[in-house]
Formats: sequence, C-alpha cells, structure tokens
Amino acid sequence: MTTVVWFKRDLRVTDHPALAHAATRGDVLPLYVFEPEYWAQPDVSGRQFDFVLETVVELRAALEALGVPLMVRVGSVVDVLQDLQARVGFDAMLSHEETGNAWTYARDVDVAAWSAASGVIWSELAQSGVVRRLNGRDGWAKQRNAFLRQPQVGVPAGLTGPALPSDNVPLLVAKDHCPERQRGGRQMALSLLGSFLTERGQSYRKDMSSPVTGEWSCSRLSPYLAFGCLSGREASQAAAVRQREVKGTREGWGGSLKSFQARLAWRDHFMQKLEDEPALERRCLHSAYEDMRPKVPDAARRAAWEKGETGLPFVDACMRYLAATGWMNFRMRSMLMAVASYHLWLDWRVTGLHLARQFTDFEPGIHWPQSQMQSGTTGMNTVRIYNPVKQGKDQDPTGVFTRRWCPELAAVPDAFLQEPWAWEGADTVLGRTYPAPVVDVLQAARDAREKVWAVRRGGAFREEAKRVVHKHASRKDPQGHFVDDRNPRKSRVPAAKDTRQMGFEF
Ligand SMILES: Cc1cc2nc3c(=O)[nH]c(=O)nc-3n(C[C@H](O)[C@H](O)[C@H](O)COP(=O)(O)OP(=O)(O)OC[C@H]3O[C@@H](n4cnc5c(N)ncnc54)[C@H](O)[C@@H]3O)c2cc1C
Repeated sequence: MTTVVWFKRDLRVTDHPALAHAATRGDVLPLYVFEPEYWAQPDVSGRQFDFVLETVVELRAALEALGVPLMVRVGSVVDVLQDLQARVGFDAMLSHEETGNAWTYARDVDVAAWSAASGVIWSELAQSGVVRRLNGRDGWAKQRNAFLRQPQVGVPAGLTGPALPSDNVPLLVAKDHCPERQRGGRQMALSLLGSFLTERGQSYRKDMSSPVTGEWSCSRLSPYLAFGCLSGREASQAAAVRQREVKGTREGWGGSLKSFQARLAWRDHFMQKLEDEPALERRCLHSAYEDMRPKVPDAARRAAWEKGETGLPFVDACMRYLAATGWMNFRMRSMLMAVASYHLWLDWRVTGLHLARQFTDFEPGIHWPQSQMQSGTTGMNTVRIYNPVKQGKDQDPTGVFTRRWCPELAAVPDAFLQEPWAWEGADTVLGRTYPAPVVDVLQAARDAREKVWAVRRGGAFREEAKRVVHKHASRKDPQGHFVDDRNPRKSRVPAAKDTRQMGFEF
C-alpha cells in the first residue's frame, strides 16, 4: 500500500521523520499542495510565495534523486486527497505537526475529518521542540532539549512509489516588490549555516542588534527554518559541534554560539505559546488589554508607519529596509512593533498583519506572541517602550543605514539625523522632501505609559496575569539552561510580581 507524505512547513528530505517512516512502510507518494485559499489569507504575501515556490522546486529534485518526484498539486487539500485516493488507493498519510495560523488549523480539522471518513490513517509526527497537548510549562524545556539531542533522522536510501503528474502552479498571490529577498531552498540554508558557524557568527552576540552589522552577523536562517528547508535540530546540532570545536578559544565564538542556541530555544518557546493558546493570534493574552487601543486604528498614522513615512528617521529606514529585503533583525522588529503600538497607539492585530506580510520568514508561532509581547498585551512581560531616536543613535551611530534608506535627509547634519526637527534648518526638509514627525516621541511614550499603567492597576489584573504566567512563562531546565523570554541572560521561575515589570527607554 502507498503512504502519502504531505509536505507542509518541512520542505526537506534530511531529518524528516515523516518521510523516513513512510519509506519503511513501502511505496511513498510525496505531496505538496499549493492551496489558493491559504494564499488569499491576510498574513501571507508574494515574497513568501516566491520563497516557497523556489524551495518546492529544489525539494522536487531532491525527491526525484531518491526515486520518486514530489507531486505538486493546486487546490484544497481535501479535494486533492480525494482525487489521489481514487487513483492510487492509499491507506495512510504522514505529515509533521504544524503550529500554523487559524486557517491552517481549521484546514487540518477538515483533513482529519476526511481521513477518518475515508479510512485513511493520518499520523502527525513532531519535527521540533514544540510539544503538542502539553499539560503546563513545567518540564517543557527538558522535553524540548531531549528532542533536540536525539539523533537526526537519516535520508531514506531510496524511494519507490507511483509517479503522478503535477499541476502547473499559477501565481496565487499578488507579486510584491522585494528586490533583496532571500532565495528559497535548502542549498541556500546550508550555505548560510556554514558561513554563520565558521565566519559570520563570530561577532553575533556583539553585532546582532544593529541593522548595520546584523545583516551579516545574524544567521539569516529564519525563512529556511520557517518553511523547514532546515530543521531546528540540524541547526542546533551543527552549532553544538562548532561549540565543541571552539571551546577554550577567546575570540567571541563561545558567547555567540551560546546566544545562537538560546535563540533557537526561543523559537520553540514562542511557538509553544501559540500551540498552547491558538486564540492569541486574534485576542490579547491578558484580556484587560483587549479594548485598550482602538480596534480600527488611526488611518493616517497606520499608513505613515506602513510606508516608512512617520518622520521618525530610524523607524522609516527600518520599515523601508524591511520592505526591500523581507528581513529585519530582532531588535529592529521589536522597535517597529513597539513604536506602532505605543507611540502611534495602533492595534497589534492590524500592524502585526502588515509585518507578517513583510517578513519572508513569517512564522505564526513566533510572530503573534512576539507582536503581543512588544505591544505590552501579555500581562507578563516587561513593557519596553523603545525610544526610536535613541535606538537610531545607538544602533546606527554613523548614520549610514538611515541615510541609505532615507535619502531625503541628505542635507541634515549628522548630529540631527535621528531628530531632524531639532535642527535649525528643519524647515528646509520637513514637510517638503521628508515628513514632519507624526508624533512627539517623548510625549507619545509618556501618554502610552499612563494608559498601560491605568489598565494594570487593580487586583483583577493580577489574578489573570498569574494564569498567563503559569501557562506561558519560561521555566529553568534542570541543567540551568533556558530561555526566559523576559530576560535571556537570567533564568528564573517566574513570580507573580513579574507581571508588574515596566521598562521605558526615554
Ligand atoms: C514583532 C516580531 C515579530 C517576529 N516575527 C517573526 C516571524 O514571523 N518569523 C521568525 O522567524 N521570527 C520572527 N521574529 C523573531 C526574530 O526577530 C527573527 O527570528 C530573527 O530576526 C530572524 O533573523 P535570523 O534568522 O538572522 O535570527 P538569528 O538571530 O540568527 O536567530 C536564529 C533563529 O532563532 C530564532 N529566533 C531568533 N530570535 C528569536 C526570537 N526573538 N523569538 C523567537 N525565535 C527567535 C529564529 O528561528 C532565527 O532564525 C519576530 C520578532 C518580533 C519582535
């Protein structure tokens, strides 16, 4: 009998438990479905589509080399499976657990119903440290680390199975202009992993937070991890090998690789949040924040932020860079979200969708918990109101990045680049070639702080915050490692008082 291997966000043949297991059962039919309804969702974009298409082309060749090419179909998964069953009569389907968005969750419910009704046994295997049906966060890190330490699953020696024709794939989503997008495929992923671990990653810890140095020093693996060209386990184990090699050296590698491993752990930690509470894609984690910001955001502010025309130079430079590259380092993503949520007082659900589309690496399980965290709606994380002027001065001290992406500011002297409104010649630029700031940065942060504090006062807030901490906060594992999303350097069992932490960067 044939086993269908349904490829989703796991577009590789190495360390692919579902493919390896299917190969032990007999004939295999590897399947990828481009779903028009998925590509019509508000969180997806042309840059992601192009990345996936490139990756699928490479995957098809890799499977063909093993003996059976990937079958690529266009349509709803249930319709495709129905058609395939009529043609090849399979009795089992394997795929990996997916922590996707609400749409993919509902789609999986339909697929499960179809499988049950059609006598097909559909099994979903784990492919990351995310644990399905977890009963609370105690012990999670231990389970996650045990999974990461297990040997990788080898590539099947060869595959047999029916060769069925694929569909031509039409453009399913509007093209978006992203001239510097990362190219899809496993070869790129391996090349980036190699260059990061042998060269680029040496100064990762020191350089990751600036967009100037981060472009080179960050791993840049995010879209490849998001679509599974590379498994998290492969990345983590390769880093562990390198950690052993550089042990005892004093050139920055030790700290950088430790930070990289921590980020890979954050990945699973954040995705676990969405896995445990899918509603956090649409609802504030702490309900007290639900009505704090207008559900329909101020249209002018929103448009200015989306276009990179807020008049806050570093914010605009980051937004324009993101539009052109599809990538941004973590600190700058946090700042973009925080400025939208605090200074501009825009609802994270709306701004989060814009960022999701801009990111080639859109990963719902990281994206939505991070969006909420940077918007102060979780009830458990430090509320950090980044000052974009200070960020610009700290992270782009020479102004090279800001000037590249905001050429309208060419006439502004270095000393005023991040706050051109303070320059005596401001009138010659602001409101003419470059917008005046949409808000007064300091006043807007003060106003936001007041409103956030107003929500936090009161016993009812603390009661619900305790629930959130219990369900979602990180814990220390027995080795003392982990992943504290409030402060990566310190691992502490969270206490209820943490819910009152506030941080402001005036
Ligand atoms: C508002 C917001 C939204 C985000 N949305 C996404 C998203 O949709 N997809 C996505 O992959 N990342 C997202 N991130 C996390 C992070 O910014 C990116 O993973 C990182 O910038 C990608 O670059 P890199 O691969 O060079 O990361 P590196 O710094 O080299 O880290 C290696 C890997 O660790 C993981 N990682 C790194 N930082 C984080 C983090 N803070 N939280 C969880 N995992 C992390 C990623 O898988 C990353 O590829 C978001 C962050 C914020 C603040």
